[in-house]
Amino acid sequence: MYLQKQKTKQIQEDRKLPIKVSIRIRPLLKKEQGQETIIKTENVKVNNPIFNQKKFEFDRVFDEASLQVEIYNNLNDCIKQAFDGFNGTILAYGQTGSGKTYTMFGSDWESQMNFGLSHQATYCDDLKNDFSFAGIIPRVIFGLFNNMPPNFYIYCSFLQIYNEKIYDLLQDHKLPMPLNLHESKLDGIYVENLTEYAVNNYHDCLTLMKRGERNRIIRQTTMNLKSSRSHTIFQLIIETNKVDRNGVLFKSKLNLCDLAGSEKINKLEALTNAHFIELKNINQSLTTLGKVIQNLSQNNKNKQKLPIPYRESKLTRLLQDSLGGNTMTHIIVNIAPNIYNIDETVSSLKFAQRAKNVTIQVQPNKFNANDQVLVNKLVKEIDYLKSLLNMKRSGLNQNDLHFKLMKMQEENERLREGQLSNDEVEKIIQENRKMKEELQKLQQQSSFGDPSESNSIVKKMHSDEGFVSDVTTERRPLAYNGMFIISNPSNQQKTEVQVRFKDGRNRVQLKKGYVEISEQQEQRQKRFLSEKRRVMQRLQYLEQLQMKNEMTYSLLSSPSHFHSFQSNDEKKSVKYRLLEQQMIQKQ
Ligand SMILES: Nc1ncnc2c1ncn2[C@@H]1O[C@H](COP(=O)(O)OP(=O)(O)OP(=O)(O)O)[C@@H](O)[C@H]1O
Repeated sequence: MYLQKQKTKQIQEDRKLPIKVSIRIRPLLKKEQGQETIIKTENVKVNNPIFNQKKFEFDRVFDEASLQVEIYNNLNDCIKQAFDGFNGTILAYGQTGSGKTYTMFGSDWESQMNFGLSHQATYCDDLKNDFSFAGIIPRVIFGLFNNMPPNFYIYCSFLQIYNEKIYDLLQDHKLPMPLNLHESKLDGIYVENLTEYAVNNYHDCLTLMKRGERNRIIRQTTMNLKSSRSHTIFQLIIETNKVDRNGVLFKSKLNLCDLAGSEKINKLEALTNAHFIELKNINQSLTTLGKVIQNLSQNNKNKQKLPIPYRESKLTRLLQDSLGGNTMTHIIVNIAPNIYNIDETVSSLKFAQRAKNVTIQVQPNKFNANDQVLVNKLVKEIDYLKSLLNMKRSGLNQNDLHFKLMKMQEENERLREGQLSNDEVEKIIQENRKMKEELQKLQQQSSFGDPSESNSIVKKMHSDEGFVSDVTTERRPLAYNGMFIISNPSNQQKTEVQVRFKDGRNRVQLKKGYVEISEQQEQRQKRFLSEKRRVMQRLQYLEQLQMKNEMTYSLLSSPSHFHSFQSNDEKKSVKYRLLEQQMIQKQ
């Protein structure tokens, strides 16, 4: 009877869930006003036989007018589930400038308010307001702390993947140290030496979020004044600190990811080397993400299983659990509504459609308090904390910490030898927490600079690498007569995105004509632009030459002088003699 009950419970806890996919369409930006939009949302499905429509199905579609709070309300179930031990991932995907950072973090608060303590309080108050511009991450933080049951602890970490290297965003950004990925039974795939901060309230957690956000690498591009050049994962770890009646501990992880935007490499656009490398890495990791999703969705349909290339990028390796493992995942695909972005919009919607076919087996993360794996983890954590403390020790009175550390090591030795009571395991967990809190205080004393540092990163990139200016490129979209229609059925359960074309033909019918036309157009455009570019470069070169050495330039370009020179050497010597004379005269 008991066994039967256990079995039913297990079945209830193990759930096979599809990845939830929603679409968010951002409004036209100021600089885009007047441009043609290709996205339309409709409440009723269009069944006009003239339009042969391509349909995409998603869980929800949020139109241009949707509020930040609506996006959050659609996925706040992850909070309750996190306290039940279920992992969750919320991931913003989309082309550059489509609104991922806006969705995850919110609008740029720093320009609206200084992030000083008093303003922070205002911001936190503001979070309760449905019209606040705060994004998903601050709302999840707020929701977690407001709904936290007793005996739970929350830890927070923040990382970025930049050019295929992982960096801790909560460490001193002046000394960036790439971190390595590892895998363990207890934590799955994790980043070694990533700082985990013990957070006691949402104020502290928001402060950490803001710090990390400031350390993120951004760049001004043609599409976005503040384009994120790295993928970021803001991680919240939720743990019970008390063993329940069955000697069980719960632990879950929330990954809140803001991906760097996919961006087409425009051959006609002048890119700095650093920008080019970034673009290559961003696009490569997003391609791998696409491949992972493609194969996972194929595997859901077919018996023959395809290999999943998680290891081909740091992003997919880190998100392995969220995509094919034990995590409830919600993907928000951001799209821009204007015609200029149609190709990227089609490709984002295709990605979203494939993601919709992926299902994941999820179950709560429970651990037996005296499980050897947990004990090993605690031992490992202590080693890590010890090394951190050693680093921070210089100049600081660490006697207390050192003493505690020794005591914990002794206790771990005992754990290794024999089983401990639940009380003893709880005590260790609490000690561990205390150490993390003390470390946090030390970190704060030494690592973080003032808030203006974020600006210095932007400025540094401006001056060092020569930004591409914020001008629109002359690239035209390939399919310029396409239109998307997005319909929201009244029950809000399923939403369809349909692609149709203004002249009534669908994409397949159009394909032949549109490829031919677009190729011709593109070729013509390319020829024109490369000629223009060549002329511009020539002009620029001549201008530089003139500026550098005005006298030489005028001398050499003057036909009367030029023809009188017999040889190159003679040319040079005359040129330098004249220069010398002019210099002396000037002096
Ligand atoms: N829903 C929205 N409402 C109002 N403004 C928005 C919205 N979404 C995005 N924006 C604005 O659009 C611009 C680009 O957005 P954002 O920086 O979030 O794009 P992104 O997808 O993160 O780009 P990248 O990948 O280049 O970092 C910003 O100025 C942002 O404030």
